[in-house]
Amino acid sequence: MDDTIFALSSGAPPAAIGVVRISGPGAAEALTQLAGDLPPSRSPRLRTLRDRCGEQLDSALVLWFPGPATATGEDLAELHCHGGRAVIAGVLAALGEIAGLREAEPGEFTRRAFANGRIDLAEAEGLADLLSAETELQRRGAMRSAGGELSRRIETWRDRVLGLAASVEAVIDFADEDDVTSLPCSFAQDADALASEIRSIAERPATERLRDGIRVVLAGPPNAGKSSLFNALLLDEAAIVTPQAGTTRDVLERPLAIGGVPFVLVDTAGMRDTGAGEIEEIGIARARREVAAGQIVLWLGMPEDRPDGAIRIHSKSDLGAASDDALEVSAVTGAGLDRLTDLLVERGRAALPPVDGLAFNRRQRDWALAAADSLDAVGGKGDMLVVAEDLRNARRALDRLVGRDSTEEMLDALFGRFCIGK
Ligand SMILES: Nc1nc2c(ncn2[C@@H]2O[C@H](COP(=O)(O)OP(=O)(O)OP(=O)(O)O)[C@@H](O)[C@H]2O)c(=O)[nH]1
Ligand SMILES: [K+]
Ligand SMILES: [Mg+2]
Repeated sequence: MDDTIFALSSGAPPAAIGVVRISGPGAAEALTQLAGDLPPSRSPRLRTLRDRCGEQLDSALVLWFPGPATATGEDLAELHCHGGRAVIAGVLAALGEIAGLREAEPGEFTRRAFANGRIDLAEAEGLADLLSAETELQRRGAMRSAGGELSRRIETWRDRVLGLAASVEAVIDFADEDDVTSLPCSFAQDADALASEIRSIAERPATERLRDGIRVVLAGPPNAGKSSLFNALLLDEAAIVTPQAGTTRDVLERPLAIGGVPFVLVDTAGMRDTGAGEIEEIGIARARREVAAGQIVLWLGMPEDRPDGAIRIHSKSDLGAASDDALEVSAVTGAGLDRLTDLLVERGRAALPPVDGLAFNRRQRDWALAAADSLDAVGGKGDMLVVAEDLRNARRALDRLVGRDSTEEMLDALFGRFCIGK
């Protein structure tokens, strides 16, 4: 990791300002070459940037942060340039000509921050979610991980495991002496309480649900008005609507945020048992898969055919009322759409991690449950060596949760989600 990396860290030009970051052992030298001198640390200075031939590139605000107390844990420089395409291209080209410097890969700044212990894995995962957050709830959820709240809680769990382990070690160490030391009375209770606390968070919906959105699948027989309702909810003519049964064949999906809740609306082929051609048959098979996978299913068909858990919608309510308690909706007049979206928000929130609490992603959840399982195993055991081993396993699982020993592939997958410059 000896090379020095650089990238445009702000959005694509043209923009008012373009922030170029340089991180690594060559950052000071690179900044000195471009700006003429090294400014005092952590203090912005206005400098003329020049390339190797003395050609003026830009007049920029430059910042110098000596490591290791920086965002990446390395020497770090920032150039706040004018955000024009040619300016940014010129500055990046000048940096590329300096020996030992190369363009950063996606997420490489953050990866270095992780490698240097500036952030842990849970924080890096939160940051990835934060950068892709499109709704208010996604932002708030990701902030909890990115801001270290989740990591701090895990650290307190780790401390509690170490406390339990210390009592066990004490019993083992003095086992040979007459003056027998025993476990504190509250030992089993403390281990149980910790296991339940970890489990209570692990049982919440995973953060991927928040990140990827709640799938709302529109299903029912041909011509029920699925595509019309899909379009009405999206306020967009995204799907083809015709009076012909079997118009929709492929699965069509669009993201939609309502009241800060991220949904993915899914339109499907109408289901029928007879009369469908080969293409439509394939579409129907796909529709069934979507119904099985969706978190919310809106069923625009007969009550007796309603899939388990689906919300029954009586569509085309402008043509006549339903005979049961189905939700009456008309894509043509817009009647009932407000009630439908209210219901979606209510169901959606219930399927998401709590707004004001911690939650795990699936990877974190697996390790949290492993830690809780090891803690459960502690109670009721007589052999202190076995108990000590259970506690070591619990501690290891918590360490994996925050990435204390994570694999290269896992890190590649995570940091590959970031953009270049982050
Ligand atoms: N009056 C009235 N007609 C509607 C309404 N919604 C849809 N329609 C009509 O019903 C017909 C079928 O609508 P679609 O939205 O294509 O129905 P679909 O369920 O997607 O049909 P397939 O994709 O073929 O399965 C079209 O002629 C629509 O104009 C409604 O709320 N009121
Ligand atoms: K149709
Ligand atoms: Mg359709």
